[in-house]
Amino acid sequence: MTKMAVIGFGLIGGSMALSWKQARLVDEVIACGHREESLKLAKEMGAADSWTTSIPEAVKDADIVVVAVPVQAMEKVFSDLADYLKPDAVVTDVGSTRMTVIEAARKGLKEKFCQYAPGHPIAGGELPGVAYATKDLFNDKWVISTPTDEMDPEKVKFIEDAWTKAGAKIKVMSPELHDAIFASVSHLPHVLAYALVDMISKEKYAKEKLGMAGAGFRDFTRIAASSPAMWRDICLSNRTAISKELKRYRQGLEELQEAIENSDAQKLEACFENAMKNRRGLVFSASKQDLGKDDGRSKSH
Ligand SMILES: NC(=O)c1ccc[n+]([C@@H]2O[C@H](COP(=O)([O-])OP(=O)(O)OC[C@H]3O[C@@H](n4cnc5c(N)ncnc54)[C@H](O)[C@@H]3O)[C@@H](O)[C@H]2O)c1
Ligand SMILES: O=C(O)C(=O)C[C@]1(C(=O)O)C=C[C@@H](O)C=C1
Repeated sequence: MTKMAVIGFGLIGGSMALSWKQARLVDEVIACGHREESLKLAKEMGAADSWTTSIPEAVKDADIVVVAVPVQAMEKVFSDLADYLKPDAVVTDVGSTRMTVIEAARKGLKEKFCQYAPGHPIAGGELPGVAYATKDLFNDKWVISTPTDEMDPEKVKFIEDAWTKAGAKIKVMSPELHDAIFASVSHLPHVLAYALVDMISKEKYAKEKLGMAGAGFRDFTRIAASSPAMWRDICLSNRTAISKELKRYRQGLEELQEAIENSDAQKLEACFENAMKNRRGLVFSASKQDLGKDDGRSKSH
Protein backbone atom coordinates (compact mmCIF):
# COMPACT_ATOMS: atom_id res chain seq x y z
CA MET A 1 0.00 0.00 0.00
CA THR A 2 1.74 3.18 -1.22
CA LYS A 3 0.41 6.48 0.07
CA MET A 4 1.11 9.82 -1.57
CA ALA A 5 0.57 13.20 0.06
CA VAL A 6 0.27 16.18 -2.29
CA ILE A 7 0.72 19.61 -0.73
CA GLY A 8 -0.82 22.24 -2.99
CA PHE A 9 -3.55 20.34 -4.80
CA GLY A 10 -4.06 22.46 -7.93
CA LEU A 11 -3.62 21.82 -11.65
CA ILE A 12 -0.24 20.08 -11.39
CA GLY A 13 -0.62 18.40 -7.98
CA GLY A 14 -4.08 17.12 -8.99
CA SER A 15 -2.89 15.92 -12.41
CA MET A 16 0.06 14.17 -10.82
CA ALA A 17 -2.22 12.38 -8.35
CA LEU A 18 -4.53 11.22 -11.16
CA SER A 19 -1.67 10.12 -13.38
CA TRP A 20 0.37 8.32 -10.71
CA LYS A 21 -2.79 6.58 -9.47
CA GLN A 22 -3.66 5.46 -12.98
CA ALA A 23 -0.13 4.07 -13.43
CA ARG A 24 -0.61 2.18 -10.12
CA LEU A 25 2.40 3.92 -8.62
CA VAL A 26 0.27 4.89 -5.65
CA ASP A 27 -2.77 3.30 -4.00
CA GLU A 28 -3.94 6.22 -1.90
CA VAL A 29 -3.68 10.00 -2.22
CA ILE A 30 -4.18 12.57 0.51
CA ALA A 31 -4.64 16.15 -0.68
CA CYS A 32 -3.36 18.99 1.46
CA GLY A 33 -3.86 22.71 1.00
CA HIS A 34 -5.47 25.71 2.59
CA ARG A 35 -8.62 26.00 0.48
CA GLU A 36 -11.22 23.51 1.74
CA GLU A 37 -13.43 24.08 -1.27
CA SER A 38 -10.82 22.85 -3.75
CA LEU A 39 -9.79 19.97 -1.48
CA LYS A 40 -13.43 18.81 -1.39
CA LEU A 41 -13.55 19.07 -5.17
CA ALA A 42 -10.34 16.97 -5.39
CA LYS A 43 -12.12 14.19 -3.49
CA GLU A 44 -15.32 14.49 -5.53
CA MET A 45 -13.25 14.20 -8.73
CA GLY A 46 -11.53 11.05 -7.44
CA ALA A 47 -8.11 12.74 -7.61
CA ALA A 48 -7.74 12.39 -3.82
CA ASP A 49 -9.04 9.74 -1.43
CA SER A 50 -8.97 12.09 1.54
CA TRP A 51 -7.96 15.66 2.35
CA THR A 52 -6.65 17.78 5.16
CA THR A 53 -5.51 21.33 5.75
CA SER A 54 -2.81 20.06 8.16
CA ILE A 55 0.66 19.34 6.75
CA PRO A 56 1.64 17.01 9.68
CA GLU A 57 -1.59 15.04 9.16
CA ALA A 58 -0.92 14.70 5.41
CA VAL A 59 2.72 13.72 5.71
CA LYS A 60 2.84 11.39 8.73
CA ASP A 61 1.88 8.15 6.89
CA ALA A 62 2.99 9.11 3.38
CA ASP A 63 5.57 7.19 1.37
CA ILE A 64 5.78 9.91 -1.29
CA VAL A 65 5.33 13.62 -0.54
CA VAL A 66 4.81 15.99 -3.46
CA VAL A 67 5.17 19.75 -2.98
CA ALA A 68 3.11 21.50 -5.67
CA VAL A 69 2.66 25.04 -4.35
CA PRO A 70 3.97 28.24 -6.03
CA VAL A 71 7.78 28.22 -5.90
CA GLN A 72 8.29 31.03 -3.37
CA ALA A 73 6.00 29.20 -0.91
CA MET A 74 8.06 26.02 -1.07
CA GLU A 75 10.69 26.70 1.60
CA LYS A 76 8.03 27.14 4.29
CA VAL A 77 6.21 24.00 3.17
CA PHE A 78 9.45 21.95 3.19
CA SER A 79 10.21 23.30 6.65
CA ASP A 80 6.68 22.60 7.95
CA LEU A 81 6.75 19.00 6.75
CA ALA A 82 10.32 17.98 7.66
CA ASP A 83 9.63 16.84 11.23
CA TYR A 84 6.73 14.59 10.21
CA LEU A 85 8.37 12.65 7.36
CA LYS A 86 8.61 8.87 7.67
CA PRO A 87 12.31 7.82 7.60
CA ASP A 88 11.98 6.02 4.25
CA ALA A 89 9.64 8.53 2.57
CA VAL A 90 10.72 10.45 -0.52
CA VAL A 91 9.92 14.14 -1.01
CA THR A 92 9.69 15.67 -4.47
CA ASP A 93 8.35 18.86 -6.05
CA VAL A 94 7.07 20.11 -9.41
CA GLY A 95 8.26 23.74 -9.30
CA SER A 96 9.00 25.67 -12.49
CA THR A 97 12.42 26.87 -11.34
CA ARG A 98 15.26 24.74 -10.00
CA MET A 99 18.10 26.63 -8.34
CA THR A 100 16.03 28.44 -5.71
CA VAL A 101 13.68 25.50 -5.19
CA ILE A 102 16.58 23.14 -4.49
CA GLU A 103 17.99 25.76 -2.10
CA ALA A 104 14.52 25.97 -0.47
CA ALA A 105 14.48 22.19 -0.04
CA ARG A 106 17.98 22.27 1.48
CA LYS A 107 17.06 25.03 3.94
CA GLY A 108 13.57 23.76 4.75
CA LEU A 109 14.28 20.03 5.03
CA LYS A 110 17.67 20.45 6.77
CA GLU A 111 19.02 16.98 7.68
CA LYS A 112 16.05 15.42 5.82
CA PHE A 113 17.36 16.87 2.52
CA CYS A 114 18.74 13.39 1.76
CA GLN A 115 15.09 12.30 1.30
CA TYR A 116 14.52 14.86 -1.48
CA ALA A 117 14.61 14.36 -5.27
CA PRO A 118 13.62 17.13 -7.70
CA GLY A 119 11.35 17.07 -10.78
CA HIS A 120 9.84 19.65 -13.12
CA PRO A 121 7.16 18.47 -15.55
CA ILE A 122 7.08 20.48 -18.78
CA ALA A 123 3.32 20.34 -19.13
CA GLY A 124 0.58 22.43 -17.69
CA GLY A 125 -1.95 24.96 -18.77
CA GLU A 126 -3.11 28.50 -18.26
CA LEU A 127 -6.10 27.67 -16.08
CA PRO A 128 -5.11 26.98 -12.48
CA GLY A 129 -6.85 24.76 -9.96
CA VAL A 130 -7.68 21.10 -9.48
CA ALA A 131 -10.84 21.50 -11.61
CA TYR A 132 -8.56 21.49 -14.68
CA ALA A 133 -6.44 18.53 -13.59
CA THR A 134 -6.28 15.55 -15.98
CA LYS A 135 -4.70 12.12 -15.77
CA ASP A 136 -3.04 12.40 -19.21
CA LEU A 137 -1.38 15.81 -18.75
CA PHE A 138 2.15 14.40 -18.59
CA ASN A 139 1.87 11.69 -21.27
CA ASP A 140 4.93 11.79 -23.50
CA LYS A 141 5.99 15.12 -21.93
CA TRP A 142 9.43 15.95 -20.52
CA VAL A 143 10.10 15.90 -16.83
CA ILE A 144 13.39 17.61 -16.02
CA SER A 145 15.44 15.95 -13.31
CA THR A 146 18.18 18.15 -11.84
CA PRO A 147 20.06 16.05 -9.28
CA THR A 148 23.00 17.54 -7.43
CA ASP A 149 25.91 15.85 -5.65
CA GLU A 150 24.37 15.96 -2.17
CA MET A 151 21.20 14.13 -3.21
CA ASP A 152 20.63 10.41 -2.67
CA PRO A 153 20.93 8.75 -6.12
CA GLU A 154 18.40 6.10 -5.09
CA LYS A 155 15.74 8.71 -4.31
CA VAL A 156 16.53 10.51 -7.57
CA LYS A 157 16.18 7.25 -9.52
CA PHE A 158 12.93 6.41 -7.72
CA ILE A 159 11.34 9.70 -8.84
CA GLU A 160 12.73 9.46 -12.40
CA ASP A 161 11.46 5.88 -12.75
CA ALA A 162 8.05 6.80 -11.34
CA TRP A 163 7.59 9.65 -13.86
CA THR A 164 8.63 7.29 -16.66
CA LYS A 165 6.09 4.68 -15.53
CA ALA A 166 3.48 7.45 -15.44
CA GLY A 167 4.11 8.06 -19.16
CA ALA A 168 6.54 11.01 -19.11
CA LYS A 169 10.10 11.22 -20.48
CA ILE A 170 13.03 12.12 -18.24
CA LYS A 171 15.70 14.63 -19.16
CA VAL A 172 18.60 15.11 -16.77
CA MET A 173 20.46 18.41 -16.56
CA SER A 174 21.99 20.79 -14.06
CA PRO A 175 19.71 23.22 -12.16
CA GLU A 176 21.66 26.13 -13.74
CA LEU A 177 21.08 24.89 -17.29
CA HIS A 178 17.42 24.22 -16.49
CA ASP A 179 16.88 27.77 -15.27
CA ALA A 180 18.65 29.28 -18.29
CA ILE A 181 16.65 27.18 -20.77
CA PHE A 182 13.25 27.76 -19.21
CA ALA A 183 13.90 31.47 -18.65
CA SER A 184 14.09 31.58 -22.43
CA VAL A 185 11.33 29.21 -23.60
CA SER A 186 8.80 29.43 -20.76
CA HIS A 187 9.34 32.38 -18.43
CA LEU A 188 10.11 35.05 -21.06
CA PRO A 189 7.04 34.23 -23.22
CA HIS A 190 4.80 34.48 -20.15
CA VAL A 191 6.22 37.90 -19.23
CA LEU A 192 5.76 39.09 -22.82
CA ALA A 193 2.15 37.89 -23.00
CA TYR A 194 1.27 39.49 -19.65
CA ALA A 195 2.97 42.76 -20.70
CA LEU A 196 1.11 42.94 -24.00
CA VAL A 197 -2.36 42.27 -22.58
CA ASP A 198 -1.69 44.63 -19.65
CA MET A 199 -0.56 47.39 -22.02
CA ILE A 200 -3.54 47.09 -24.36
CA SER A 201 -6.06 46.74 -21.54
CA LYS A 202 -5.04 50.20 -20.24
CA GLU A 203 -5.45 51.97 -23.57
CA LYS A 204 -8.34 54.24 -24.59
CA TYR A 205 -9.87 51.75 -27.04
CA ALA A 206 -9.00 48.67 -25.00
CA LYS A 207 -12.51 47.21 -25.09
CA GLU A 208 -12.79 47.55 -28.85
CA LYS A 209 -9.29 46.20 -29.46
CA LEU A 210 -9.61 43.19 -27.17
CA GLY A 211 -13.14 42.52 -28.43
CA MET A 212 -12.05 42.40 -32.06
CA ALA A 213 -8.71 40.63 -31.71
CA GLY A 214 -8.37 37.54 -33.85
CA ALA A 215 -6.64 34.19 -33.53
CA GLY A 216 -3.13 35.64 -33.74
CA PHE A 217 -3.62 37.72 -30.60
CA ARG A 218 -5.37 34.85 -28.86
CA ASP A 219 -2.56 32.40 -29.65
CA PHE A 220 0.13 34.86 -28.56
CA THR A 221 -1.61 35.77 -25.31
CA ARG A 222 -3.25 32.49 -24.19
CA ILE A 223 -0.74 32.22 -21.37
CA ALA A 224 -1.57 35.71 -20.05
CA ALA A 225 -4.61 33.99 -18.49
CA SER A 226 -2.25 32.01 -16.21
CA SER A 227 -2.09 32.27 -12.42
CA PRO A 228 -0.55 35.66 -11.43
CA ALA A 229 0.69 34.27 -8.09
CA MET A 230 2.48 31.37 -9.76
CA TRP A 231 4.17 33.62 -12.34
CA ARG A 232 5.06 36.32 -9.80
CA ASP A 233 6.89 33.60 -7.88
CA ILE A 234 8.65 32.23 -10.99
CA CYS A 235 9.86 35.73 -11.93
CA LEU A 236 11.20 36.37 -8.43
CA SER A 237 12.77 32.95 -8.21
CA ASN A 238 14.58 33.01 -11.60
CA ARG A 239 15.09 36.76 -11.85
CA THR A 240 18.71 36.83 -13.07
CA ALA A 241 18.12 34.48 -16.00
CA ILE A 242 14.78 36.10 -16.92
CA SER A 243 16.30 39.58 -16.80
CA LYS A 244 19.07 38.42 -19.17
CA GLU A 245 16.48 37.08 -21.62
CA LEU A 246 14.44 40.30 -21.42
CA LYS A 247 17.55 42.34 -22.29
CA ARG A 248 18.28 40.17 -25.32
CA TYR A 249 14.66 40.34 -26.44
CA ARG A 250 14.62 44.14 -26.12
CA GLN A 251 17.75 44.33 -28.27
CA GLY A 252 16.06 42.21 -30.92
CA LEU A 253 12.93 44.38 -30.73
CA GLU A 254 15.00 47.55 -31.09
CA GLU A 255 16.65 46.14 -34.20
CA LEU A 256 13.25 45.24 -35.63
CA GLN A 257 11.88 48.69 -34.80
CA GLU A 258 14.83 50.29 -36.57
CA ALA A 259 14.28 48.06 -39.62
CA ILE A 260 10.56 49.00 -39.68
CA GLU A 261 11.29 52.73 -39.31
CA ASN A 262 13.96 52.57 -42.05
CA SER A 263 11.79 50.42 -44.33
CA ASP A 264 14.60 47.85 -44.31
CA ALA A 265 12.69 45.07 -46.06
CA GLN A 266 15.69 42.76 -46.27
CA LYS A 267 16.39 42.86 -42.56
CA LEU A 268 12.74 42.31 -41.69
CA GLU A 269 12.38 39.38 -44.05
CA ALA A 270 15.62 37.77 -42.90
CA CYS A 271 14.44 37.83 -39.29
CA PHE A 272 10.96 36.55 -40.14
CA GLU A 273 12.35 33.84 -42.45
CA ASN A 274 14.69 32.54 -39.77
CA ALA A 275 11.95 32.57 -37.13
CA MET A 276 9.46 30.90 -39.47
CA LYS A 277 11.86 28.06 -40.31
CA ASN A 278 12.61 27.44 -36.66
CA ARG A 279 8.96 27.62 -35.61
CA ARG A 280 7.79 25.27 -38.36
CA GLY A 281 10.64 22.83 -38.03
CA LEU A 282 12.90 22.73 -35.04
CA VAL A 283 10.46 23.59 -32.30
CA PHE A 284 8.21 20.65 -32.96
CA SER A 285 10.92 18.10 -33.68
CA ALA A 286 12.78 19.10 -30.51
CA SER A 287 10.34 17.16 -28.36
CA LYS A 288 11.19 14.02 -30.33
CA GLN A 289 14.94 14.56 -30.41
CA ASP A 290 16.94 16.30 -27.78
CA LEU A 291 16.44 19.41 -25.68
CA GLY A 292 20.06 20.47 -26.04
CA LYS A 293 23.50 19.76 -24.67
CA ASP A 294 23.64 18.33 -21.20
CA ASP A 295 25.51 15.60 -19.44
CA GLY A 296 24.30 13.02 -21.94
CA ARG A 297 22.05 11.15 -19.54
CA SER A 298 18.90 11.78 -21.60
CA LYS A 299 16.34 9.01 -21.27
CA SER A 300 13.34 8.81 -23.60
CA HIS A 301 10.75 6.08 -23.37
N1 LIG B 1 0.67 25.47 -14.41
C1 LIG B 1 1.70 25.00 -15.11
O1 LIG B 1 1.68 25.08 -16.35
C2 LIG B 1 2.86 24.38 -14.40
C3 LIG B 1 3.65 23.45 -15.07
C4 LIG B 1 4.74 22.86 -14.41
C5 LIG B 1 5.01 23.20 -13.09
N2 LIG B 1 4.22 24.12 -12.45
C6 LIG B 1 4.55 24.42 -11.05
O2 LIG B 1 3.66 23.65 -10.26
C7 LIG B 1 3.37 24.31 -9.04
C8 LIG B 1 1.86 24.40 -8.88
O3 LIG B 1 1.31 25.08 -9.98
P1 LIG B 1 -0.20 24.84 -10.46
O4 LIG B 1 -0.25 25.22 -11.88
O5 LIG B 1 -0.69 23.51 -10.02
O6 LIG B 1 -0.93 25.97 -9.62
P2 LIG B 1 -2.41 25.95 -8.99
O7 LIG B 1 -2.71 27.36 -8.64
O8 LIG B 1 -3.34 25.22 -9.88
O9 LIG B 1 -2.20 25.07 -7.68
C9 LIG B 1 -1.45 25.51 -6.57
C10 LIG B 1 -2.16 25.01 -5.33
O10 LIG B 1 -1.36 25.30 -4.20
C11 LIG B 1 -2.17 25.82 -3.16
N3 LIG B 1 -1.30 26.59 -2.30
C12 LIG B 1 -0.73 27.79 -2.54
N4 LIG B 1 0.09 28.14 -1.53
C13 LIG B 1 0.03 27.13 -0.64
C14 LIG B 1 0.64 26.89 0.62
N5 LIG B 1 1.49 27.76 1.15
N6 LIG B 1 0.35 25.73 1.28
C15 LIG B 1 -0.50 24.83 0.74
N7 LIG B 1 -1.11 25.00 -0.44
C16 LIG B 1 -0.85 26.14 -1.12
C17 LIG B 1 -3.24 26.60 -3.87
O11 LIG B 1 -4.39 26.77 -3.07
C18 LIG B 1 -3.50 25.69 -5.07
O12 LIG B 1 -4.45 24.69 -4.76
C19 LIG B 1 4.07 25.66 -9.11
O13 LIG B 1 5.28 25.58 -8.40
C20 LIG B 1 4.35 25.85 -10.59
O14 LIG B 1 5.48 26.66 -10.80
C21 LIG B 1 3.15 24.69 -13.06
O1 LIG C 1 0.84 25.22 -21.30
C1 LIG C 1 0.99 26.19 -20.60
O2 LIG C 1 0.09 27.01 -20.42
C2 LIG C 1 2.25 26.40 -19.91
O3 LIG C 1 2.57 27.53 -19.69
C3 LIG C 1 3.05 25.27 -19.43
C4 LIG C 1 4.47 25.60 -19.01
C5 LIG C 1 5.24 26.18 -20.21
O4 LIG C 1 5.74 27.28 -20.16
O5 LIG C 1 5.31 25.45 -21.22
C6 LIG C 1 4.47 26.58 -17.90
C7 LIG C 1 5.26 26.46 -16.83
C8 LIG C 1 5.99 25.26 -16.56
O6 LIG C 1 6.83 25.24 -15.54
C9 LIG C 1 5.94 24.24 -17.53
C10 LIG C 1 5.11 24.34 -18.59
